[in-house]
Amino acid sequence: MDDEWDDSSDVVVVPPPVVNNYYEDKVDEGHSLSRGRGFTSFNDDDFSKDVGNDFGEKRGRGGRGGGRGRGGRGGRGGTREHRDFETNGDHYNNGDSEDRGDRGDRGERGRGRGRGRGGGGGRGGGRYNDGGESNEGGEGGEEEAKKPPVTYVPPEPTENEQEIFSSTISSGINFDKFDCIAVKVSGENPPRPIESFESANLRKYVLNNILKSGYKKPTPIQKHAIPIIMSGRDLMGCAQTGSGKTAAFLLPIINVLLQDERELVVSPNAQPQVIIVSPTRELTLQIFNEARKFSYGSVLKVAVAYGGTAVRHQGDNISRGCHILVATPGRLHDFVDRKRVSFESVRFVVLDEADRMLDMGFMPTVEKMMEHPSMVPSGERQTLMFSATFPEDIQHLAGRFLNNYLFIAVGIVGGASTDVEQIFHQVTKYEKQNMLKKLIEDNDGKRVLVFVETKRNADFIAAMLSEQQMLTSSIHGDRMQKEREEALYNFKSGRHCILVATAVAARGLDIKNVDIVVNYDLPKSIDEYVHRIGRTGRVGNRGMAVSFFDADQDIALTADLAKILRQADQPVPDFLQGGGTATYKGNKYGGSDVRKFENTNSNANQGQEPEEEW
Ligand SMILES: Nc1ncnc2c1ncn2[C@@H]1O[C@H](COP(=O)(O)OP(=O)(O)OP(=O)(O)O)[C@@H](O)[C@H]1O
Repeated sequence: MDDEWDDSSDVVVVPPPVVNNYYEDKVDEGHSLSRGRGFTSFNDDDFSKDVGNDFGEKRGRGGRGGGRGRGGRGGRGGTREHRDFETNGDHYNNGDSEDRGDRGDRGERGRGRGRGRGGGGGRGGGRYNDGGESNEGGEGGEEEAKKPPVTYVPPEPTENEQEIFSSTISSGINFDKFDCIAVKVSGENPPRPIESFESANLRKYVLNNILKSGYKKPTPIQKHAIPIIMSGRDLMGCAQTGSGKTAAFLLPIINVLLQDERELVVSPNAQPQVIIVSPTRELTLQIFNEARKFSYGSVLKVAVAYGGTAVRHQGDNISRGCHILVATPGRLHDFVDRKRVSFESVRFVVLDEADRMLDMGFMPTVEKMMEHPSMVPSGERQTLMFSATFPEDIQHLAGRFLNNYLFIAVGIVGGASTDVEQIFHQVTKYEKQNMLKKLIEDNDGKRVLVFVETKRNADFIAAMLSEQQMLTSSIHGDRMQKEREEALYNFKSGRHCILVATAVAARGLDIKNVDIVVNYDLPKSIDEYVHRIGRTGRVGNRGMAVSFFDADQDIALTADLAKILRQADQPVPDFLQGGGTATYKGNKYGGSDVRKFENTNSNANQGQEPEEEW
């Protein structure tokens, strides 16, 4: 994927702490400016500015030329969702949010139109970022050179033990109901699941850190994934949002690293033993902090690399050596191309949000990593993939990176968390603003995460709410990284009760006390919907998702929404009935391994039985 690189090139980062007071007194006001914020993306370090890489051509197609230029979300090849191509690209923000470079309305539209064929309009350098309406199809190379350097150095991660362990969302009243969800494990000779952390044969450090995190018993994905990973197997794991997938891979990996310690190689380049990639900067940072938490007090070194921040510090940290490197793919490759990082010592590769990492947008960077000359071959490393959604076509693509893997499906692959009450209102686009204001007024003091489809709309809605004295932050791909992190901090800390976000915040983010998720605009893909509403109702807590359904815009999603609602035992409103055939095919209740193993181990009888095909 082309755009990945924009950010990547400029930074090596020192991440901010999970909790500290760094952002205290810094009120995020970007929203009130209603501006498309320029995405400044150039490093100020002394790295070579002309790193050759094999993405240049793609980037060029996407609207940007030059080694570091970025641009072209328009050039993204699209994802597997055909319906995304059909609508105007404006809605499609994933790229903006993700570490793909690009950021810009133009880029978005370009991609929307052009997915699958390269699109018309990536955008080039930073100067397009302020609106980007004009300048369609900008060539990025020259603008690139004028971009100001990225100077943002995030705060050092906290060393305070209490802060390190404070990130966990307390489990809710439905936590024990996780045990009633059907689990299917397929593949050859899966090891037995564990029943408790204590019986998992984990090392003392790891067990202590689990206890300090407040975990009392493993979730279903953890019960199955921990022994599978500890026994050396590759894994594709699917489980609902907020059900502990991060710990399901981090705990056994950390345990293996401590159990079978290998020398850390730092010369001639840093050789991490674990590479974890995820699609967004904020999620990468979150996983980094989780990895620090679970390895706390041990010899293990964890580093992070993501775009939008000044490079040098990040690079220096990595160069000092790291067992675990958590990265966005663009920035990772930047370091690899600069010969600061290589893959010779890799023992584990993890793709979090794996279906996103393997869609057409990110696939080139994943391929580049997996097929890099220094990468330890499949079979000699362990490859792990996790997501709440894992469509079958993506599973087929994933298979080539995996070796005799096991497949775990907890509940319905791609199903919504049943702890989220899903409410729909049929609206016209003119009614949305008032409806949102009323909803927020009626839920005074509650923490509300509002999803919109475009970056411009995110700024607009945030400004509108702020004018109503509703303290609001916004997060999207045109905001500078510092602003993004401040916005998230303000929301997490409760300073601002409302966060307006594009798809940048849809996946993976684990934020305490999100009471309501609002789909001000519905996404174009049902997977995206499932991830978005999964920002509430986590680890057994109840949550609520309110979606504004505008038939003019959202009709294509009707059948899929109805299916998701039925699966989660939620009422289906009349206007979502009879919407035709769901497009999300191929998943059966309890999950479906595309390899169709005969010997599937299942505890499906403990949970609900399949009702329908997906
Ligand atoms: N065994 C456990 N007991 C209690 N809390 C847990 C347990 N495992 C994980 N958690 C907490 O549950 C929350 C959600 O976990 P996590 O972010 O890993 O979910 P996820 O399955 O990756 O969700 P998503 O699909 O949205 O990325 C986190 O706050 C985590 O600390």
